[in-house]
Amino acid sequence: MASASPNLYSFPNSNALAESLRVYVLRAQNSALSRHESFRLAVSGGSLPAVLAKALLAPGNGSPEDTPQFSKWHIFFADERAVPLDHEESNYRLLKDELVAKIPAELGSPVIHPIDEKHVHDDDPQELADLYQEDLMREFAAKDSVKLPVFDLILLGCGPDGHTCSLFPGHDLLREKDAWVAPETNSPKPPPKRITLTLPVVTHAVNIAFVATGAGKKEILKQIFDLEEGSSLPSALVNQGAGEKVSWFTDHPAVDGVAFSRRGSL
Ligand SMILES: O=C(O)[C@H](O)[C@@H](O)[C@H](O)[C@H](O)COP(=O)(O)O
Repeated sequence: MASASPNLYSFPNSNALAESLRVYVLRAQNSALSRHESFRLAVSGGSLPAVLAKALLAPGNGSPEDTPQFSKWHIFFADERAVPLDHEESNYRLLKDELVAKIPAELGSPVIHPIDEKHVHDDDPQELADLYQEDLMREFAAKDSVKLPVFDLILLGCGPDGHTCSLFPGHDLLREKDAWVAPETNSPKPPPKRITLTLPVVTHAVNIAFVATGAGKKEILKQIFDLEEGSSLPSALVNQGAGEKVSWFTDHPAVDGVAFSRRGSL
């Protein structure tokens, strides 16, 4: 269990949130590129890709620190649905439509790591998960054998039941210790078959950020941040496992009634 608390930020509107998220992501990029040649991140589906696009496609101030170097980005999926890549429920398609297709040519193109489409119709998504894990191993463990990949940044959403990635409350998958990527066959959020990064991989990242906005999130955020009964929720387990490495980007309606101390700027 990590000792220090996560950072909870709350902003008055989506523009203010996107501005700070841009600063945060580009700090993570610049720090990663000072350590190695690429910026390796994982992103979720849901509302996140659109917020990320708003943050990253905004005109910056032109300085090197404020410029996304997309050609050095390797983008993985924190979770993905077992559907073809052009399916309307695909997180790959969502990210492509919301962000990747809109990146101006002069900023370069990221390397995207999709799931293996050949296995999306398998009855059991185990093979899909194993192949995705192999992709991660090629990227993170090519030279040395590493126990866990170290993403520079993982960007997550939080569902109204407290799920994150495709890690759902009460599912056995929350106890997974060895696999980097695991199958989920019974997701309460459709579609039921998915693959997901496991909790040890998420909490091992250098930085982890959640984006959660709107009044629909306030009950679950109260449970996650203030109440003992919320402590076993997947998003709360990320807070406990990664502590101060975790930053939450919320708007005021999402944290209305939440007692945990929050800040209005990075
Ligand atoms: O593919 C998925 O279903 C997502 O990765 C999922 O974990 C999402 O991030 C949350 O459900 C929050 O979604 P919203 O941001 O849309 O509330």
